[in-house]
Amino acid sequence: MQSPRRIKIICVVGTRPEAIKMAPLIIALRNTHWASVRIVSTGQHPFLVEKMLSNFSLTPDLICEVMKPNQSLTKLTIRLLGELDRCFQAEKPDIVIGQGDTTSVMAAALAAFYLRIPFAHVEAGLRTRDYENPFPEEMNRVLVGDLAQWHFAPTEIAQRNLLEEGKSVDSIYVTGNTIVDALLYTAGRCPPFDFPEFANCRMILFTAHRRENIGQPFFEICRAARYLADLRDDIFILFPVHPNPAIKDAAYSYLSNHPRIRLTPPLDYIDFIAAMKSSFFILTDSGGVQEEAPSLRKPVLVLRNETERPEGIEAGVTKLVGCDFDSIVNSSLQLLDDDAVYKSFSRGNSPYGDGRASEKIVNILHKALAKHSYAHSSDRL
Ligand SMILES: CC(=O)N[C@@H]1[C@@H](OP(=O)(O)OP(=O)(O)OC[C@H]2O[C@@H](n3ccc(=O)[nH]c3=O)[C@H](O)[C@@H]2O)O[C@H](CO)[C@@H](O)[C@@H]1O
Repeated sequence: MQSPRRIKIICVVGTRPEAIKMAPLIIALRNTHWASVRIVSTGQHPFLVEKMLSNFSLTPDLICEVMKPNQSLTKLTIRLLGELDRCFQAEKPDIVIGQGDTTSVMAAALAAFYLRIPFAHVEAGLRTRDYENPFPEEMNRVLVGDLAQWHFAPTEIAQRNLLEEGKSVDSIYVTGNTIVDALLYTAGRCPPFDFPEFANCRMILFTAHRRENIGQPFFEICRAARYLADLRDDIFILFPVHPNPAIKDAAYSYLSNHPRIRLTPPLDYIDFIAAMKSSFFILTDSGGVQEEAPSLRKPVLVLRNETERPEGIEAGVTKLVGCDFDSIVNSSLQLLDDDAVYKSFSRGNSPYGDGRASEKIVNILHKALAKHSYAHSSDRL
């Protein structure tokens, strides 16, 4: 007897965080008897994506080429739509899955919609309600929300955001964030991250790359980091620098040549998680790091004026400090000097998930696909 045809799923990844957050789901789908998965890398962060996927023993099946120097967001979107349209027409997937809020995921959802291919959105429902902050991600989230058939919301707050926008209750599933799956998978395997020359220092892990922080805000953040390193000889700051030239050039010009600040290229995921584990606390504007750190019980000071991740703030394990010099310095000194404050940050469970989000998404999709027989959607192409 012929075995039933597997459901063909294209998982689209464009950037480093998408690779990390999609990897556990791709692995879980490939472990089923019913799904056949193709990984499409849009080429938005070409080398970082491949490097990140390799941590999970994954490689892209198809790589698009969309990046050009100094390209506008419109030009990037046009190229993404063209490449993804060509890819979906050739591959004829039954469904497409994408994660988060990048221009890649927005283009993937739109290209799938035009071909009438159902789209599943992972990490659905995050909102700041401010289209300028983060730009253009907040708009991408809203657009993808309207294009998606299934919304995998990481938290109940994200679910509420989607309900407020009129999404039907039975299209939204609260699953936790797949980044906790990726973190737990990796944290058990990573070697210690040691700097013998700083053996007597507490490490502050520092990352910053958001578009809204480029320019004066980034200068203020770096000024605060340098001030802290000057003030205290019992700390050292590790800053894996994002490859965006606007960040990289400024970071090296403001912070290089300090004896207790170490700038490095982006770390491999396993090393970054090791660095998080070895850190005393974390200064960051990254979304993913806000979601990861609570599972490792590491306090996070968020270098943004608002966040679409209020769960950590409400739980008291992350704190918004913005890009203001005094606010960053004062909150950092509090964590360094006040044991009670430090302990209050590093307690409790993560509000972002239990490490089983991918498993939940796979089970939900399996049930939904069986019910609606989406397996025939490729016939429409
Ligand atoms: C506006 C916003 O918040 N948008 C987010 C944005 O992602 P982000 O801000 O989280 O992006 P990054 O900070 O670049 O990545 C973080 C990951 O990278 C790892 N890392 C970091 C430094 C390093 O040297 N080596 C590493 O391995 C680290 O552990 C972490 O997991 O896009 C996502 C995709 O759609 C969205 O989900 C998400 O909302």
